[in-house]
Amino acid sequence: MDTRPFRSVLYIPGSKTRALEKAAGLAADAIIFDLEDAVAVEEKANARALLAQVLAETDYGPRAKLLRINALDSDWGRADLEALAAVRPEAILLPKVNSAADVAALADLLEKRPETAETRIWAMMETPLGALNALEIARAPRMAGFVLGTNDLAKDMGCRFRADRMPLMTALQMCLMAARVAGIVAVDGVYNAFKDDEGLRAECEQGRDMGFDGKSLIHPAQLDIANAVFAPTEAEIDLSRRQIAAFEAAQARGEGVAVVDGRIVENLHIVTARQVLDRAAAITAMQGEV
Ligand SMILES: CC(C)(COP(=O)(O)OP(=O)(O)OC[C@H]1O[C@@H](n2cnc3c(N)ncnc32)[C@H](O)[C@@H]1OP(=O)(O)O)[C@@H](O)C(=O)NCCC(=O)NCCSC(=O)C[C@H](O)C(=O)O
Ligand SMILES: [Mg+2]
Repeated sequence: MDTRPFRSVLYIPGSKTRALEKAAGLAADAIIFDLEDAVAVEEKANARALLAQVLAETDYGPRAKLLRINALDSDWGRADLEALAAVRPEAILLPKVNSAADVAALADLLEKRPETAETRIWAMMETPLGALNALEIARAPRMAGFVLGTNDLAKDMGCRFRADRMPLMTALQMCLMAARVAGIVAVDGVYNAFKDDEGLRAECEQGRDMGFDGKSLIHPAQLDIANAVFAPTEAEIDLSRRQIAAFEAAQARGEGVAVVDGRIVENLHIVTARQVLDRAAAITAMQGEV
């Protein structure tokens, strides 16, 4: 699994020059350069050309860079790939993935060009069929991550938006479990009301508690909240260190269980504690580079 942080994954419409420029200085862990739903049909060709130029010329630092193309069976998907292969994209984000065959079709196209030999695939998980096929998709060739598309998912399911996201919960959890089985990144869907900080924080906390690595975002004003919520807190880091120290001391005494703050600590808790410290270190490393 990618060890970089994915707390904040910001969509930028490929047609917006100012937003593309601005993103190089924003505190996003990852950027989605979008040619799909954020770009109007009449702007598709211009956005493709603009993005090819911007990606060739701009240094986005250590941020992960995901390029969301249009679906391969749309009027634009293949041309997107054709025009952007030259920038050697680190990852293509494929929308509306329904099955492993969709991923395999893209992998075959990437295979054919030396420029995309290293390009990984991320899948938008945003259809009911995609959610039902989440495991085969997660295990498909070149797969590196899922981004949940909760707007499309709600549309296709005919469900309502609710603050607790109960109607989407089964699909979210199926995708998350598949990502964990396959060892790939899982990023939660967007929060549309980009001026509602309280609602965003609540949804980030829900996604974090469920196990998502981060949140996809639509506006720079959402970055700080996602970065804060998906980072381990000082208290979690301190507890992880104390758990590891106490467990090592217990092992040195020939015991397999330690007690910290009145709770047992076993081998499995140490796995989690090390993950917390690794995540904190990855965030610090990222912050040092931007
Ligand atoms: C939502 C917006 C349309 C708001 O745009 P605007 O009114 O221009 O915002 P501001 O005036 O507040 O912008 C302030 C400055 O920030 C820059 N900006 C705005 N958005 C971004 C961005 N996403 N990335 C980088 N920079 C951004 C502006 O240029 C201003 O800069 P400055 O001039 O220096 O002040 C707009 O935010 C927007 O278009 N957001 C993205 C929408 C989008 O990507 N939608 C598609 C993805 S959601 C989706 O499809 C998920 C999934 O598929 C699903 O199904 O759920
Ligand atoms: Mg969508």
